[in-house]
Amino acid sequence: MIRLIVMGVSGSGKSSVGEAIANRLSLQFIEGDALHPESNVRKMSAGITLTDEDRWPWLDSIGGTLAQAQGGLVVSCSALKKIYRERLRHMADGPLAFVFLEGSGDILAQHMSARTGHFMPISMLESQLDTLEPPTDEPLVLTQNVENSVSEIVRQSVAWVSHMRAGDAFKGGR
Ligand SMILES: Nc1ncnc2c1ncn2[C@@H]1O[C@H](COP(=O)(O)OP(=O)(O)O)[C@@H](O)[C@H]1O
Ligand SMILES: O=C(O)[C@H](O)[C@@H](O)[C@H](O)[C@H](O)COP(=O)(O)O
Repeated sequence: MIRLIVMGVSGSGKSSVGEAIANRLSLQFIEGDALHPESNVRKMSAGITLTDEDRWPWLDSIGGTLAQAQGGLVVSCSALKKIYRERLRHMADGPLAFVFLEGSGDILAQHMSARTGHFMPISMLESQLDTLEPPTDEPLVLTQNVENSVSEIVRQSVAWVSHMRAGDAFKGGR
């Protein structure tokens, strides 16, 4: 069963890319932002960086969703720190793949300012980048640069996931 997290800081394209990958692979898509407790959304809307303590219940809710999945799914989740990803892998209790969307602060800021009606202020980008621990040397990770178009990132991600699936990378565990 394919379980994929699309990760990266705010504005990196997790929702756009994640939804499109899910469509292409006929998998369920879950918007990780929708699982934040209301208190977290209030904090972020006010420009206050979340703490680990704020993030654990949210990550546990995403981990619980991964653990209970009956079919394959794609989830958007910033998963900024290595310990967060380790928690998600532990809770998923089986192969969990990540597409990491990386890009410069300038491009990410452009993405955030082009977006309307989202609670996340652009002033949060700096702390997002400070918190980010890129997933180097971690298993089942594909890194994509956000200078590429969404369709190109999706094309490469779908090819990678399909290749992993053919190689039985998603077998085992639950
Ligand atoms: N690779 C990309 N190239 C150009 N624009 C992008 C790209 N990825 C995302 N965007 C745009 O940037 C904005 C933020 O994307 P979004 O998917 O909401 O990011 P996230 O979920 O990571 O915050 C949206 O307006 C989206 O259309
Ligand atoms: O851990 C965090 O600090 C948040 O999860 C953050 O990384 C995420 O980016 C927000 O939920 C905003 O949502 P967007 O990523 O959709 O802007």
